Amino acid sequence: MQKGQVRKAISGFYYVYADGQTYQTRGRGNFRVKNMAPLIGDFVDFESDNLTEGVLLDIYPRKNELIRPTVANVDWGVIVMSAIEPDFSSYLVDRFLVYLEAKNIRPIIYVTKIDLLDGTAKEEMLHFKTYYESIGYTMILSDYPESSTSLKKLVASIGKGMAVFMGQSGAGKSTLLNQLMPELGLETGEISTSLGRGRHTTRHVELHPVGEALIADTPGFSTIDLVEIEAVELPSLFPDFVALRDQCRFGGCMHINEPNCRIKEAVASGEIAPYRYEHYLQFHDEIVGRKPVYQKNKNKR
Ligand SMILES: Nc1nc2c(ncn2[C@@H]2O[C@H](COP(=O)(O)OP(=O)(O)OP(=O)(O)O)[C@@H](O)[C@H]2O)c(=O)[nH]1
Ligand SMILES: [Zn+2]
Repeated sequence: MQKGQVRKAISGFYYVYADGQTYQTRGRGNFRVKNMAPLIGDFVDFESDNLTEGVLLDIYPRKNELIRPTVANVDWGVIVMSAIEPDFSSYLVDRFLVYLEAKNIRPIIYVTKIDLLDGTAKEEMLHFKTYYESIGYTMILSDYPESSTSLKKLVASIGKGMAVFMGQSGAGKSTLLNQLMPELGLETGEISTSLGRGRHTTRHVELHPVGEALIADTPGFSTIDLVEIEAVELPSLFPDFVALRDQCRFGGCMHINEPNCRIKEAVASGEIAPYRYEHYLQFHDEIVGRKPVYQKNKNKR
């Protein structure tokens, strides 16, 4: 028996990578009974006498799971955000950050189209970079079209981990994946939304090695919902809040209506960026407002 990782799946075959080799395997029949479909990214036990007739025996517990692309055990989520066309949105960045934090996926923010900015707008981008890095995130500004520095930094940040790229339509996800893996030849540019959607759903996700990193070749969803996040868990998904929350008067402070809240003080003094707190309140309202719907669905299952 060997341990490996599923990196590709095509028509019932799972391609398992182990010790520098790729083994073609089939799932054992009882997977279906146990309701365990292997996912790309799964660590598995398998048995094989040769490279083409292996059998998957068991799936290891997953660290996390994404639906689009459908992958398990994601270490890094690369949030691809354009500086312009479409405009940079710290709201969207924060939404992706919260989503990734909740999934136990470490974020990297990669900003494209810096080459299209004037000096003032570039300054503004540097302010965002300074703030996000001060709270522990890596934010990389692309030096497109060469991109040599930013790509190197991105691959180095991913290290030996597995990364999935996500971001809104037109952000430059496919362009970036093509730069990292020229053999992919993903379509880029202004395409209609329906075409774009079709293209993404018909593709089979595959994990590609790039240097020491492993990269999913299919970009993730462009919008995300916060349905799986509970309101009480939200404050812990903002590292800038986590750093100070012990100084709030009340344990379990939601930083909204409580007196002597260190977070609200820090927002007032500018120690925490006010836009972060604004987004926190917006996400909180959204989650609280949606909760009955979520519970209803939960009971149906
Ligand atoms: N000037 C400039 N153009 C860029 C940059 N990155 C991407 N683009 C262009 O932006 C457009 C959109 O890029 P795509 O890579 O197709 O964007 P996407 O995120 O894959 O978009 P969807 O497929 O709709 O999700 C293309 O015309 C790219 O050539 C950049 O850093 N600078
Ligand atoms: Zn508080």
